[in-house]
This record gives sequence, C-alpha cells and structure tokens, in this order.
Amino acid sequence: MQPDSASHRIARVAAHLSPSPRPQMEEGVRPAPCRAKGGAPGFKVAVLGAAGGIGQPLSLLMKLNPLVSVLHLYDVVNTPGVTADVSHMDTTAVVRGFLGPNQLEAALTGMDLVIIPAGLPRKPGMTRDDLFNKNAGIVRSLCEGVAKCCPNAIVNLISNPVNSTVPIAAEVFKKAGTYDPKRLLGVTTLDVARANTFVAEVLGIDPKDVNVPVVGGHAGVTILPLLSQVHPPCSFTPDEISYLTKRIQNGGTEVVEAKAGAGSATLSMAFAAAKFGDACLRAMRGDAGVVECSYVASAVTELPFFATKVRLGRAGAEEVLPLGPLNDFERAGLEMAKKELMESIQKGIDFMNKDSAPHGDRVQTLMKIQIEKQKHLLLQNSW
Ligand SMILES: NC(=O)c1ccc[n+]([C@@H]2O[C@H](COP(=O)([O-])OP(=O)(O)OC[C@H]3O[C@@H](n4cnc5c(N)ncnc54)[C@H](O)[C@@H]3O)[C@@H](O)[C@H]2O)c1
Ligand SMILES: O=C(O)C[C@H](O)C(=O)O
Repeated sequence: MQPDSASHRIARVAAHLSPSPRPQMEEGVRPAPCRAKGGAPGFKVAVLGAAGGIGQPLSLLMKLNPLVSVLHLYDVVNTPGVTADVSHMDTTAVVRGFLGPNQLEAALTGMDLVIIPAGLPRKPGMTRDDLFNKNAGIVRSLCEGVAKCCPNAIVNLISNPVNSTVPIAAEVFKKAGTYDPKRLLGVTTLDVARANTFVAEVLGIDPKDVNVPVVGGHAGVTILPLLSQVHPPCSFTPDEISYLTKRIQNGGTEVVEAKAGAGSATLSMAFAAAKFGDACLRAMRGDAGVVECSYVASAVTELPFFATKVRLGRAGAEEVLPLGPLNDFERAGLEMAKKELMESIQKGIDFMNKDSAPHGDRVQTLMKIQIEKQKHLLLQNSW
C-alpha cells in the first residue's frame, strides 16, 4: 500500500469539502480543511460580542462543550485573534471567526443557538439602565440579523439592561414575523450562581448542593431571591435574609466597584452563560427535566416579561413555572420588583415603536398588554 503522503491526505480532504459557499472568513483565519463542514454531530452556536470581557471566556467554555460542533465567533473588533487562539484547543467544535457587520449574516446563517454578550458594560456609579442608549441599538441590529438568518435559533440574551433588551428583541422578532416567545431567553443565571454561593457561605455547605430560585428581572430590586424556597430546605434569621437579599441584588455592583472602572462581571458571567447555554443545548437534544431560571415572556404576573424557573425543551422555554408560595417579605419584594420592571419593559417597547407610536402612549400600551394578559388568564382559568 502507498504511504499516505501529505499530498494524498490533502487530496482526500479536498474531495470531502463542501461545494456550498463557505462563510466569509476574516484574513488570517483558516478553518482546518478536513473539518470545513463541521464534521461532528452537534449544535451550531454563535457568540455575538465574542471578543469582549464575557465573550472571550464564554467562547473558550463553549469550545469545551461536547454538544457544540460548530462555534461562530462574531464581533466588531478583534475576532481574528480570538478565533485563532480558541481554535487551537483540541476539542470537537470547529471555530470560525467573523468581523464586522458585513460578516454578521455569514456568522448567523444556520445557527441553532445564538448567545449575545455584545454591548457596553457599567462603570462605578452607573445603573444598568444607564447602558440603555448604547446597548438598545446594538441588540436591535444583532436581533435583526437573527430574524433574517436563523429565525429558528434559540437566543440567550446577556446584554444589559436585560429587563429592557429582552422586550426590544421580542419587538424586533415580532416586526420580522419570526417571534416565538419560547426561543427568546434573558440570561439571569449569574443571579442564581451568586445566590447559591452566598447562601452556601451562610449555611457552611458546598454551593454545588444549593439551589436558590431567583425571580423577577436582572437589576437592583427586580432581582428577587426566594430564600423561602432554597434547596435543600433551610431557614434563615431575619438578619440573614436581609444580608443575603441585599448582597444578591447588589452582586453586579459589588464587582463593578471592585473592578474600579475596568468593567463589570466577565468571568463569573461567562461561567453562568456557559452553564445556561449548556442547559439549552441539553434540552434541545431532548434531555428531560432541564429547569433553569430565565427572564422570558410570561403569564406568571401581569407583566409581559418576568424571570422564574422555566422548563427547557427542544423548542426553548417550553413551560414557564409558577412562583410557588411566597412569604410576606417576598410578596413585598415582588411588588417593588414589578413596579421597576414595568418601566423597563415599557422603555424597551417604546424604543422599538418610537417611530410609529408617540412616547406619551406608554401607559396606554401597557394597559393594553395587561388587559390582553388578564383576558388570557381568565380564559385559562375557565378551562
Ligand atoms: N446578564 C447578565 O447577568 C450580565 C452579566 C455581566 C455583564 N452583562 C452585560 O454584558 C455586556 C457585555 O459585557 P462585557 O463585560 O463583555 O463588555 P465588553 O466591553 O468587554 O465586551 C463587549 C463586546 O461587545 C462588542 N460589541 C459592541 N458592539 C457590537 C456589535 N454591534 N456587534 C457585536 N459585538 C459588539 C465589543 O466590541 C466588545 O468586544 C454588557 O452590556 C454587560 O452589562 C450582563
Ligand atoms: O452589574 C452589571 O452591570 C453586570 C451584570 O449585570 C452583573 O450582574 O454582574
């Protein structure tokens, strides 16, 4: 038998190359030819904002995920370097880089899961809502790309303010006629990770054995940990409840202040996003019993979006789970959370409809949504 020389190997590989047009690559980034079709079975995942503080470690963690066969890294800067770097990891996923708006469509075409950590982070003294003016437009344009190129993809939205960017994304998809509420998930996993960590510290147990549901939204008082529903069941003193609630709600600010102008949580966020992305992929594969907290379209309260536990399935958030029994402290927290959330949701909707509906119509729009919601609930209850 002839030895398998380099030229034979290249010819053999070339014979297997896909005849279909390849996505545009930025200069200097060459996929290994034998894996040009994304050889391994698995899911195609895109990270938008892949060169950022979250994007880089998140890309690394998704490259480690055995359920990922193709990993597309998109950003408006620096993707050639990040792609070259991550692509040398000897794990299954084929990595391709895409740079700038001209390559957004190629980055998104055929994707099963799109994770979006693109946008500005906070500096000390800012609220998440202070990011709205910059990040709303970024999320809108990226979601327009999703609607056009991979309308059936599940979207994990990280960019802040999540309480408003998820409603913006929903409006983009509605306008494009591709909206499926099950496929749009705001990532609140970091709140759960923090809650698990801080509760485990108080209880003196391993955080991996703790599960704290965190509901509401992802900013200040809208982050509502349900300490009465902690697993394993346990009780806290009033002082512990006050300390834990404040620390969990303030977790993001704690990191922003510690980083002193160098950004917000990136490493813990990449960890949380990779965990949530993995849960979505396992559910898409058909695993049963995958339950995570997420900020989604919801009928659990009178608000159109709310974070609770959701059961993930092949189609995304297949079931939005109820809040469960709340104590007086949590009921009071829920009222505060809803008040702030309502404003943030409306701000997102207004941003998308600002050309067609005057700003002064916000209350009317919200009331319409609430009336529709009530009708829906009444209908459900009458069955
Ligand atoms: N949901 C959460 O729990 C959570 C946690 C932490 C941070 N965040 C948010 O995530 C976002 C990113 O944070 P970061 O620390 O990674 O910021 P970063 O500035 O380090 O990275 C953001 C990246 O987005 C890129 N980007 C900007 N505009 C883009 C566009 N139009 N298309 C594609 N990419 C674009 C930038 O080039 C940059 O690489 C911020 O809005 C932050 O507030 C959310
Ligand atoms: O706090 C921030 O601005 C980033 C993020 O939302 C977080 O919770 O860490």
